[in-house]
Amino acid sequence: MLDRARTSHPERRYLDLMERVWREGSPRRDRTGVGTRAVFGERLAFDLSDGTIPLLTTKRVSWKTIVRELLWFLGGETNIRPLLQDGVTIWTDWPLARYRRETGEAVTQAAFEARIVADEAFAQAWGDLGPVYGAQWRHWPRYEPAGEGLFRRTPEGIDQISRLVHDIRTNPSSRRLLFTGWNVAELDGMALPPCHMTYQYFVADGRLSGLLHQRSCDVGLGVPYNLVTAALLLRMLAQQCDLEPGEFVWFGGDVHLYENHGELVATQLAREPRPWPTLAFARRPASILDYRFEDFVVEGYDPHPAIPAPIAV
Ligand SMILES: Nc1nc(=O)c2c([nH]1)NC[C@@H]1CN(c3ccc(C(=O)N[C@@H](CCC(=O)O)C(=O)O)cc3)CN21
Ligand SMILES: O=c1ccn([C@H]2C[C@H](O)[C@@H](COP(=O)(O)O)O2)c(=O)[nH]1
Repeated sequence: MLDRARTSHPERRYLDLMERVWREGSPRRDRTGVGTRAVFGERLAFDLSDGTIPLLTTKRVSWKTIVRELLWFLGGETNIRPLLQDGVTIWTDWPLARYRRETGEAVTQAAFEARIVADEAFAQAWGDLGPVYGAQWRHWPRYEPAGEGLFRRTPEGIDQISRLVHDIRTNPSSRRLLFTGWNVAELDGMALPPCHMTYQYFVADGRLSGLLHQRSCDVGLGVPYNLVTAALLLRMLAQQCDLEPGEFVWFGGDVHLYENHGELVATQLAREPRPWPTLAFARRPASILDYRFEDFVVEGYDPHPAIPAPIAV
């Protein structure tokens, strides 16, 4: 313990949170039926000014999956087909559960994924998650009067991401630099309401800082992804707005560990963090919407091995 108190690796903040949730979290029966231990209202902060990203080293986290998922969000996509075409399977469980429930067919995950990739009509019918992140970030619905007291949805929604870049560039001291996936009117149609919900930005002394409000936080599986997504996005926005990266602040609402993640917790807490990797960009894309996978250069990532853990659906 003494040793632990002396070291100040930023990953300790995550590990300490994990330890505290496991030891002191209130037992809760959750939506998935798995059961969690939870604390409420937590904050983590990481300095990104040295080029590092909060990519955990006490287990391997697939940053390539995270980059592809982020580009999928930014593309305004909500169907799992493009993710599967890139080999990313982290969103399959929800459409798969729906398919099994509504058809009664006991299809395997692999067969379901293969069919989504091979058959576009099938993907249209069964691969969509509803108006989740991508839809709200890029195409928040807007309505206009259509006469006689009627309204119609405009062909273009509101592109919160492009607006944000414009606002950071032209009005950096604004206190309104934010976007959100929490579209109350559309929550019912989503496979899962957004967890990484609201992102806010702050410019001072030539640096861009960012804050993520995450309402529901799966500390074992989701949070390691969410930290990286938010950091990547902050770095992309900084590059696009000619700013240096500053601080990334994470706010967690319901911060929980699933009861079946005990082995993950024990294994991970027994490991020593290693230096965090750095992120560089291979080029400066013309806009925030033009990044490609190859633009992300992660260097110096030398993690402990991955730790498999079940995902609660
Ligand atoms: N319970 C739960 N936790 C989450 O974190 C979560 C959801 N549900 N639903 C929506 C998305 C999907 N996310 C996921 C889904 C799966 C993994 C997962 O299984 N990760 C493995 C590796 C999987 C892989 O690389 O293909 C891991 O060890 O991190 C992580 C995040 C995050 N979100
Ligand atoms: O990006 C994500 C997405 C999901 N999660 C976790 C948080 C919860 O464990 C579930 C969502 O269940 P709700 O009942 O809708 O809260 O998924 C995450 O940590 N990060």
